[in-house]
Amino acid sequence: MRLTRMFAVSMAILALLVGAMLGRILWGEWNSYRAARAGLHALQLVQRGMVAAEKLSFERGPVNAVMGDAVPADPTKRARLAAARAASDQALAALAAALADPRTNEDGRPRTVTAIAARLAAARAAVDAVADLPPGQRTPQRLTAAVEGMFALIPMVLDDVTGYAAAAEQAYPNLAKILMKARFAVELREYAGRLGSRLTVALASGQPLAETEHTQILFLRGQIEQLRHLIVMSTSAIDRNPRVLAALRTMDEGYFTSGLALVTGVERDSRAHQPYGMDTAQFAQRYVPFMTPILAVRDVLLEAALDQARQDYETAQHELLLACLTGAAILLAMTLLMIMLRARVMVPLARATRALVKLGNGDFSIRVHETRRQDEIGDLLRALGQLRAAGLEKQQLELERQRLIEELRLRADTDYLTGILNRRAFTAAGNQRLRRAREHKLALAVILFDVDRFKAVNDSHGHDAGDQVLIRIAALAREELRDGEILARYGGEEFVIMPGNCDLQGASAVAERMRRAIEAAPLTLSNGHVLHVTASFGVAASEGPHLALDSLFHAADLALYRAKHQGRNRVECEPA
Ligand SMILES: Nc1nc2c(ncn2[C@@H]2O[C@H](COP(=O)(O)OP(=O)(O)OP(=O)(O)O)[C@@H](O)[C@H]2O)c(=O)[nH]1
Repeated sequence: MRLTRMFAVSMAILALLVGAMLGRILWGEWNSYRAARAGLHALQLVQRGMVAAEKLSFERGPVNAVMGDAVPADPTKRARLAAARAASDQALAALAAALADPRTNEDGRPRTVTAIAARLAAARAAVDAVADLPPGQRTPQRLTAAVEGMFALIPMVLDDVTGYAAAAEQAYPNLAKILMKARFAVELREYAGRLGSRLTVALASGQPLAETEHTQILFLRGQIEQLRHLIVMSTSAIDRNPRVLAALRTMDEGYFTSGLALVTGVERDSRAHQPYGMDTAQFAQRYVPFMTPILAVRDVLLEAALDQARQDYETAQHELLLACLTGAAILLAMTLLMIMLRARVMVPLARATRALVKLGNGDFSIRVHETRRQDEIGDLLRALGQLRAAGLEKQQLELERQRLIEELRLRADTDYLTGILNRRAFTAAGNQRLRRAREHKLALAVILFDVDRFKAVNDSHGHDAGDQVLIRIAALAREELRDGEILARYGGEEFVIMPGNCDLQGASAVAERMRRAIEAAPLTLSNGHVLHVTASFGVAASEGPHLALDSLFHAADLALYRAKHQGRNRVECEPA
């Protein structure tokens, strides 16, 4: 896999892993946040449920007052009952509104407000029916049935409260004990109310309490004491909260001292068959205010729980926000890191690799930019530049070497004086021609020519003049050469020509052409003298399997000798 691809794949995998990890963290934080939010709402439901229970419980006081009065009842008592009923309705409506909020009912908690409202309407109808009867017809059974109807509502509401409390505790387990105590306070208020209600019939009729009622009162007192103990018992830090301690003190002083003393007084009068000295309404008027501190305890506890829940909710909110911001920061940092790594490492590395491959193939056309980077990539690019410079230098040296070799080769093949081929080069070229001629069964010819009376030139004009003559003859002969003809200095003042494949006649014609050219070109020496130089030519040609350079040269030499001998400046032929 190519490095760039591997980088892309690695980065994608890393991004995926980090994304998954962040997603998981965010999902966890989101769920904590949602649970805290739902828990907070559940706690608000607990509060509203408890308030509803309290109002329904409170409604029983005015109910008892109206049922214990004449027909029609005292308007004040009726007004108090109407106000209590309105307060209950308002509390139930508030609970129903909170339940209708989808955020508070995510897990499908029971919606029994409608059922409670129906039962409440029935209980109120029963109360009104009894209140409309003449006092004589209000039998203890009827009165008890009407009161029981009102009693039955409280467990229904408290059952729901238990459900909301369980949901709240799920989100805030540390609030379980506080909620439990608040619930005990509600129950305590309820039992306190029931205790008062147990006296209603006796107070209304002016009759002593029956023994069963005494027993029930004793039982209720036991439950009330038990609940007090559970509330007062120190179970968590909240119990040391000064507000809670103050509320408990007020409850003890109010209900458990004065409130219960009032009940004890009625019981005592009942046993002594003494008049009670108050009717139901008067008792309720004195007794009910003593129960208020119980609800104050509930409210203080609930307020503490709500404070704690709000704090937890805000913490969860902050945690979620922090997780989102951290996640975004991590993703941003990763993206920037990837971009930087790609731009600063991968791209230069890929370019450097391509450049190196080109350098390795001898291509120095690459461009290496100057860099000031002080890291490994910078070192790599600088090394690449040096490599390219060294490669270029080596290439130039190689070219120079080739040029020198070629020059040496040329020098080795060239006659130093005339610049035409020397004898060695001619022999090599001649042998090549010979092989081809043998191969293709062609004729091969050699023309030897020698400057006439050259010694006299040397003697008369000096050796330099002789050299000038040789240079001039070589130049003339070269000018006269045609395609396929080879010219060389054979030695001293002797030259040799090998025409293209031709027979003796063709070679003789070439020789004659050269001879005329030399004869026709007078030579002006550097000292001003004009010389007329001639040359004698010996031509030899042959073909067939016995063709050999030696025999050709030998024959040409003989012909040349004959040309010299027969007067010079002439061409003589000799078959080889
Ligand atoms: N200047 C000069 N002279 C050379 C060179 N090579 C040979 N010679 C001279 O060429 C002369 C050749 O003379 P000979 O062999 O007697 O021939 P010739 O004088 O040309 O007479 P024929 O060939 O019979 O016409 C000698 O004097 C050599 O010294 C050379 O490179 N330069």
